[in-house]
Amino acid sequence: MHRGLSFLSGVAFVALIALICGLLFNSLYQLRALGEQLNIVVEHHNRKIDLITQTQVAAHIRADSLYRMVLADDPFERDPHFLEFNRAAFLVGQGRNALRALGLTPAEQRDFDAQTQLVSHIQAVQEHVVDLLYDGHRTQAREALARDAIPLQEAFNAQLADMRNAYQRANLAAQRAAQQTYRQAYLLTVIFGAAAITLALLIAWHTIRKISQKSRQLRDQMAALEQSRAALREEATHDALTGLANRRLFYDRLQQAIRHSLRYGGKVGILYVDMDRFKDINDQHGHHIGDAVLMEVAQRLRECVRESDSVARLGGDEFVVLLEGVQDRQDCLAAALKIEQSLARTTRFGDLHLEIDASIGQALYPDDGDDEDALIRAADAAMYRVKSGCESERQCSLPFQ
Ligand SMILES: Nc1nc2c(ncn2[C@@H]2O[C@H](COP(=O)(O)OP(=O)(O)OP(=O)(O)O)[C@@H](O)[C@H]2O)c(=O)[nH]1
Repeated sequence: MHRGLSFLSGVAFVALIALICGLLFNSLYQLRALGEQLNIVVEHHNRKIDLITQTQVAAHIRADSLYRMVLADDPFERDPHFLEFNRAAFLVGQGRNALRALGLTPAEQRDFDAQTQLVSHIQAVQEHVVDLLYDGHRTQAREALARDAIPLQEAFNAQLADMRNAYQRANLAAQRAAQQTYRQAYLLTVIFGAAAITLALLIAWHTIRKISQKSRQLRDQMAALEQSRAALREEATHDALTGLANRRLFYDRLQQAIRHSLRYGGKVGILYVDMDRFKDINDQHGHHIGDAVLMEVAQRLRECVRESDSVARLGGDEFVVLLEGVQDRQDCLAAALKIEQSLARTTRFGDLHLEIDASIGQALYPDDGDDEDALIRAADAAMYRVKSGCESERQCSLPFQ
């Protein structure tokens, strides 16, 4: 569940980053497209400027041809100029038509219409000059040229120059504004994009840190729980002072040993060890020395038996030993003897020298009982017989062999 959530969060985070990157790239792409569109508009303006220039040149050629016609003395000399005059008129018309075809704003359209009137007027004046020439009124033609045609032509030229300058200025202003907008938008997109990605990464880092902190805490808590569970298990099954198995665990093990013996044969031996005059040790040397003696006895009992055997403390100064896989009482007696000898060793606690004695009673499964309680009772009874007179369990039990 937790892993599933982490996976989902990871996928959501990657999707978020991808989304931010997508938005970022889309903005940059749109900006680039905007720049390209602006270039197209500028090119459009440049095309208009070219057409205006073309019209201006054609108008100039037409005016020049007329001028040359007026200056020519021989009427035949006028013909090539007349041809040029007409061709230029065609070019002026063509240029203006192309300009209109590119599309005009309402303001441009108004200027264009005013210019159309001026062009008609110029054409009428120029044709009047030509008529005067071909009618042989050269002087009047010159006067009409100087008085009417040339000023009108200059006005036309000025108008075209104004148009061209206006387009150039508009181009320049648009380019500057676009460049500034582009730079600002680009900068803001990059800054916001980088900020969004950084923020997302920070959030992810913070979340991952929190999750790992929580999981570490959880692991620690689990470990502590497991430790306290183990301590509780230990407490429930072992004696706190000596660390030996307690009565409950001993009964459990005895039961297991009896079952094993039932199934596979063999016998189970029990030694009941009760210390002699232990109360005196407590009374004379204090409870702490009594505790130390109990721990020492536990240690020696452990050393006397095999790994597979069990030693337990039933309470007070009473211990039991479970001997598995024994053949007969002789094996139990051998173990009891070993324990007696081990306990008989002088025990030292600093300057204190103590003699430890114990009475040991034994019982054998199945000979002395067929369950745990019967066996413990039998061993306890045997121990009491020893304590109350026999020198040792060996002597007491010998008659039963
Ligand atoms: N120091 C210490 N003493 C304990 C502990 N448990 C029981 N005792 C003492 O062990 C003594 C046992 O006394 P008894 O049952 O009379 O045994 P005993 O003095 O050995 O007498 P006999 O068995 O007849 O020789 C009592 O004084 C208990 O208070 C313990 O954990 N530590």
